[in-house]
Amino acid sequence: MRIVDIREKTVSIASPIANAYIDFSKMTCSVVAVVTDVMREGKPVIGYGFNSNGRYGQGALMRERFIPRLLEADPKTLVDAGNDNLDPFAIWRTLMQNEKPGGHGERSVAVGTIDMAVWDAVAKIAGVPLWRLLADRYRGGVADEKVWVYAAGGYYYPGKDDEKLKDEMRSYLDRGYEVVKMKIGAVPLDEDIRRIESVLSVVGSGARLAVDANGRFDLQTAIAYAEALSPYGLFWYEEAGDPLDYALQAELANHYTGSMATGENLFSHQDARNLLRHGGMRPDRDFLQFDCALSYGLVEYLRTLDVMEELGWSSRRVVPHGGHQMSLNIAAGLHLGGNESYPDVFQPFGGFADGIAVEGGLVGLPHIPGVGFEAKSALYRVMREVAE
Ligand SMILES: O=C([O-])CC(=O)C(=O)O
Ligand SMILES: [Mg+2]
Repeated sequence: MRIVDIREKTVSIASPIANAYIDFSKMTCSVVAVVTDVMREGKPVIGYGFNSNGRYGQGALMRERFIPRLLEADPKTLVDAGNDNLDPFAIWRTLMQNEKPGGHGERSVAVGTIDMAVWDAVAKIAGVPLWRLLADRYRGGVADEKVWVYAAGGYYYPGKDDEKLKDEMRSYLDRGYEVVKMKIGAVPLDEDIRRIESVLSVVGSGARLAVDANGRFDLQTAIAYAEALSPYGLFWYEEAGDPLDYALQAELANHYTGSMATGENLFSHQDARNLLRHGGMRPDRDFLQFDCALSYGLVEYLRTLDVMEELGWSSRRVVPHGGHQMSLNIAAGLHLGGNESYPDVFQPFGGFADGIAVEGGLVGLPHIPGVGFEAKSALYRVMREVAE
């Protein structure tokens, strides 16, 4: 059993939307296909992966370092003999050969994307959905049948007035979501409060609205927003300050008793550990948003979940960033609290399987081998082009 080829392609996910920190006018992502010599139903098993929005495609790193390392390795060293499958942990060690610790930047995205494709292949070789494989290997066989998801959007873009924002949020409720998320921080506080009140007039209660500042604020601004947001009782207040400014996050907890969320821009278990040690995050109400596709993949995510447990955090406090099916599988198989969803933006990479509707804020997963990409036809079309 061996990996015979790894193909990658950078694709555009450009759109006119913006958060408080970046616009997405030039956003790209990498799509990866890991081709194996294992045959299922007369065809070679191919695992697919992609990196989620926010970081760009990582083709150069993959081509220069990570793909050659895997293809040059002795195939026998990448096999999990006990399970008669590929070994994602051995593959991860091979990918990370001669990489120094620390400085988790773009390489964590490159490795996370390949790792997603490896787990897709592993579950396909095993002939089961990835969520089932994860539950069987790590949670005594118990998987969540459905996963709580919230609709992320509410971006800034040219010509978008409060009426359009309200229409967007109404359409998420119509599609079965119960909690929505909008961007804040790109306009003055009083304008954001006006936008928030518009959305509240549609969703009805602060408990159904999360807001995301994308790391824009200094401490003073983060506190000013905290004070202004407090009366609304929001679902969460996300990434107020710089993702690595743990002191800011810790101080903010003295000014905001509601739930806060952060972690989408922390790319390793060591960074996650620093947040939990030094960021003043509260395990009884706050949320963690680590995204496997940006942070060295599921092999590293298992370490991050271990760190959380050591530091007294339930896995149910994790609701990953990225709105992709890989995190949905991890959420169902490893008992996370839920997953982000992008019903409209970042298509075809956002959203879940065709024909499985969100009901009461919950979504089911397809019962097909692998991550389930084949059940999302617009996405699978892009993936197949990479493999062919
Ligand atoms: O706008 C973005 O970069 C995406 C983001 O923060 C989120 O989905 O939480
Ligand atoms: Mg965010």
